[in-house]
Amino acid sequence: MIRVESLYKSFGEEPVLKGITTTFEQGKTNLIIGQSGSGKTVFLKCLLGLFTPEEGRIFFKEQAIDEMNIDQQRKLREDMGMVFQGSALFDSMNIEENVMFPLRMFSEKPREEMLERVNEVLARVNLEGVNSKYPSEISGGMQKRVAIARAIVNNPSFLFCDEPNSGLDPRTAILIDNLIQEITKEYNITTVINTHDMNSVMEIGENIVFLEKGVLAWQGNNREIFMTDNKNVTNFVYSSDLFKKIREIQIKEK
Ligand SMILES: Nc1ncnc2c1ncn2[C@@H]1O[C@H](COP(=O)(O)OP(=O)(O)OP(=O)(O)O)[C@@H](O)[C@H]1O
Repeated sequence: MIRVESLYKSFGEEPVLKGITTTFEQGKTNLIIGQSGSGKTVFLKCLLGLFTPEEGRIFFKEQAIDEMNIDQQRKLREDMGMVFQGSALFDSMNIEENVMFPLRMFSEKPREEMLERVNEVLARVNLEGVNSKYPSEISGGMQKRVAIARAIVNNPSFLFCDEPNSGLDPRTAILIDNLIQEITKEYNITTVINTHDMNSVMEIGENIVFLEKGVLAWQGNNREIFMTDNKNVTNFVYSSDLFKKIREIQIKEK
């Protein structure tokens, strides 16, 4: 579980996060959604420790980051997996080396042991036998699977995904969403996903945090999001062409 208390972050005079308080639950796919510029990436970067908030606190398993010593912070880093937008694989490394990278960063295990773990996670994302291929030799969907394998190789308690669906066709996007959700349940991970894909909201929105100009304007799940009276949320939901058409049909039928 991750608990966030009154988080404030600004750049110069510009306040970006204006007092966010929320909880991301363990074993669930927690989504951060909102219009472009609402502060989703800044929020995710605060959770990852890439930005330091001016005010507020973030608790990982009930321990505040600002109370952790260097050793505890290092352990927390090891306990975090990250799927970057566009996969961010290392082009000059083959798939095996890419997935092994976080293991080498945090452990001094013998290579055979690391390889065993690499093969285990590659099998989990249905990518056996691609070890010696390079990122440019596999499809975008496969690259995402490799990115997921790399993110879970250290068996993390926390998984962060920045727009994991970007650049994928709708069918592959749903497969990736489902894979992330399955892994979240299987390993009981606290997963936080930054997205503006309404299909993801529908498919895996177990706990959705809606940001509006740096404020947490609404929180709920993928059933509740269609019932809310919050106008900003409704505008966001029906901003996608598909949902706009469904909405028009619903209104006509009333
Ligand atoms: N490093 C930075 N320095 C200054 N301003 C920043 C920085 N990072 C983000 N901002 C500002 O913070 C605001 C929120 O940006 P953020 O990237 O979090 O939005 P977002 O909701 O993730 O948008 P998108 O969906 O387009 O990625 C924007 O006004 C942006 O210009």
